[in-house]
Amino acid sequence: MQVYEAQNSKIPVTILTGFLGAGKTTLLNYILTERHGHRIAVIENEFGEIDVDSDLVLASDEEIFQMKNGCICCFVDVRNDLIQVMKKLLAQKDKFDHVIVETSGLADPTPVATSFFIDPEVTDAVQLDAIVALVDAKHIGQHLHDKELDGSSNQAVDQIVAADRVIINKIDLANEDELALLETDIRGLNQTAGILRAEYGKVDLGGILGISGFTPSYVEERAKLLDLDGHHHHHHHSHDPSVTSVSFTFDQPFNQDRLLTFLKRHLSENSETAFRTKGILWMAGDERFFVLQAVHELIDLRPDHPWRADEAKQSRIVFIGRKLDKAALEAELRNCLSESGG
Ligand SMILES: Nc1nc2c(ncn2[C@@H]2O[C@H](COP(=O)(O)OP(=O)(O)OP(=O)(O)O)[C@@H](O)[C@H]2O)c(=O)[nH]1
Repeated sequence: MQVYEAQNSKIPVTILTGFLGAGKTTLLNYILTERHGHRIAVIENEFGEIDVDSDLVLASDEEIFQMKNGCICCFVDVRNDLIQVMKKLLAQKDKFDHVIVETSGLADPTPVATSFFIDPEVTDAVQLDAIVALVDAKHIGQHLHDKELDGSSNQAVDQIVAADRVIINKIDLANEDELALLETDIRGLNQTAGILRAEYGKVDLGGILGISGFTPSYVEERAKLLDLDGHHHHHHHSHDPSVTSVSFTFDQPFNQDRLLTFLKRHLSENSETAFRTKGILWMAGDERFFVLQAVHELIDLRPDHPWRADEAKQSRIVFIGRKLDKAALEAELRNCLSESGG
């Protein structure tokens, strides 16, 4: 594991997940063809389903296409070729400022996220921005309430649990009461993700891209992402009550080495049950806040911007998974605090 030096030139990568038919291709079509002003590279793994022929400008090499609206696109088998394609994209990185990777409908987003932690050339150039899960407002309920899968691995549940943002798509197919109920269900599985609504994938891209530090209000955004004290702090029933989240706030800085050692040990010992861990961290002796993004046992911890003068330094960390022992985690984390203060 490495701690990366702050490099704001790293290209943020969003992983787009969502159950079969949720509207991922529709959203990607919207991104590739509308004039939204962003320059996005889309890695799409379902060639054939997307109708882009009329908008293709067959300008570049075999697999990577430049779109009329400035985006670029390529089609690959994500599982096998993601790293290779990322490298090809990076060779033309002046052409885009964000990458979106679609995972297939039944896939666990985790192995895709994993790719961004393992290849040194890739990890040097890009960083995971967020996992975005798309849900079908009309059909997701039946997957979430799937009795067969209750309590065991349910892909639709796992995707929502892992997400930083959830887009409820197909809102034209549900009424306000149904949407409110669905939001409550989603909130029961994931207390921290921002929830957006969309019709035919039309979302404000600013709401799903660059949420880990590339917006002007990065700290507020992050705080919101991690804030568990707001209105959403309910413990509604969830289909898989074994998946929970616990969060901690510390007003004392961490000792970086001790914290890393603990996280590495804890997440590797609990890689099956620790779905997602994220945080904003105050480290002793460093003016910058650190961002922690972990998916199962894979940890990405890196310094970000300096704390602003007007904000209180503080660490917030959230663990999402099964069999979380809050008291034990708190004791371990307290052990990693710096004695010397900030
Ligand atoms: N009514 C309605 N239909 C939608 C909306 N968004 C997408 N659809 C339709 O839903 C169907 C599935 O959309 P896709 O974009 O192919 O879904 P996907 O997530 O890529 O599906 P998979 O390839 O199976 O993973 C298509 O027929 C879309 O036209 C929406 O907001 N409202």
